[in-house]
Amino acid sequence: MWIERLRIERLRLFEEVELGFRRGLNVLVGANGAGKTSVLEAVHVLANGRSFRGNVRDGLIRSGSAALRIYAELDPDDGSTVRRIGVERGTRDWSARIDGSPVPLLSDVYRELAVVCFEPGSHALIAGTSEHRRRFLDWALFHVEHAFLADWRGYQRALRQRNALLKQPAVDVALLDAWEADMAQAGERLTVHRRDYLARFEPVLLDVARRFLPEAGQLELRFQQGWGDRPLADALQNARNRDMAIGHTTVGPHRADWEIRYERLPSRETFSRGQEKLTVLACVLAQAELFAADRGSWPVVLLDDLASELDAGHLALTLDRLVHSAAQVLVTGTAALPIVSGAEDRATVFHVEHARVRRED
Ligand SMILES: Nc1ncnc2c1ncn2[C@@H]1O[C@H](COP(=O)(O)OP(=O)(O)OP(=O)(O)O)[C@@H](O)[C@H]1O
Repeated sequence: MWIERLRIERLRLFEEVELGFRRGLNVLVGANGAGKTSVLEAVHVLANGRSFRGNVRDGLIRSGSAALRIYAELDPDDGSTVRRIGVERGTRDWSARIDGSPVPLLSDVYRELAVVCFEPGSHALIAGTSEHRRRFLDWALFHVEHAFLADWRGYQRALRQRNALLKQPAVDVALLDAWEADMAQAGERLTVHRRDYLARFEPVLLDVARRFLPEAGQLELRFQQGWGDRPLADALQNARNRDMAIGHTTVGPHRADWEIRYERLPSRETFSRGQEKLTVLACVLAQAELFAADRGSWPVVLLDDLASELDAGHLALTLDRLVHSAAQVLVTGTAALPIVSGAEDRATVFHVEHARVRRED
């Protein structure tokens, strides 16, 4: 899929701006603070309901405005007609539209637009909490496995109920049994999806990482499901006394994690900052490639401030790989990028200046 047109209203410094993107590489160039990252944030919000720099409370809405709106026209790349999607954040809530009609669930809009993103904060995928790594996995499953969202929601709901019960002075055991049964069912299913995805992801990542970090040697992914080896129902029951004492659930898929081990870098503490970034970039590119193989069309690839994150060799490697794929890429930088020779016709440059955007034709 790719974005033909994007309209941003009252997001960060933008009052109103419209961009006509093209397939291939879209390079947004401008000075610091000009608004380049804000364009990528708008796309990220439309695809996920949150920016990679935080949510509405983190200054997403333009100062002095009460609401923001983002609208896009998408080419699904499967021969079907252009889809029009939009989200709006009023004073309190989000609302969403597809092809002009309101939709009850924001996730209906998120399904239309798949976006992967590499930006200066992305190193959290390696160095940050396990939540980042779960989100990475669950993004793919949300887009590829239709049953996943229902299991994920079912599990979260039962987990919330169990946590609320655990905080009560006299726990209702029959209710606890019931919510644990729901957690166990949905939790086991979503864990199978996560494990299967990682097994399919590993060889794709291996191929990308071999090019980006040849010095690190062979790579291996390890998954921890969030509880021991026994069935989840048993693990929950065994943990009851401890969980009642501390007032929340200590075992289950909400504690799942995964990690990358390299043959010559024994633990993530031995990664340099650069190796950390390259590993994350390899994950993002591999995820995009696997998505394309699964869905038959690429997600939109967002790359924020790529030139300041990578050395010249890795920058060229990344752009080369993407320019020769069918992905639409939106990349920002303070200076023009060294576009892969022979691929100039697949690159469009946008100049971002004081909240205005001008396309170079
Ligand atoms: N809520 C807001 N209301 C108005 N302006 C805002 C708001 N939040 C951020 N800004 C301004 O928007 C701009 C943010 O720009 P953005 O981060 O997109 O710039 P950039 O071109 O990516 O810059 P850099 O190269 O420095 O990363 C800054 O000028 C900032 O001061």
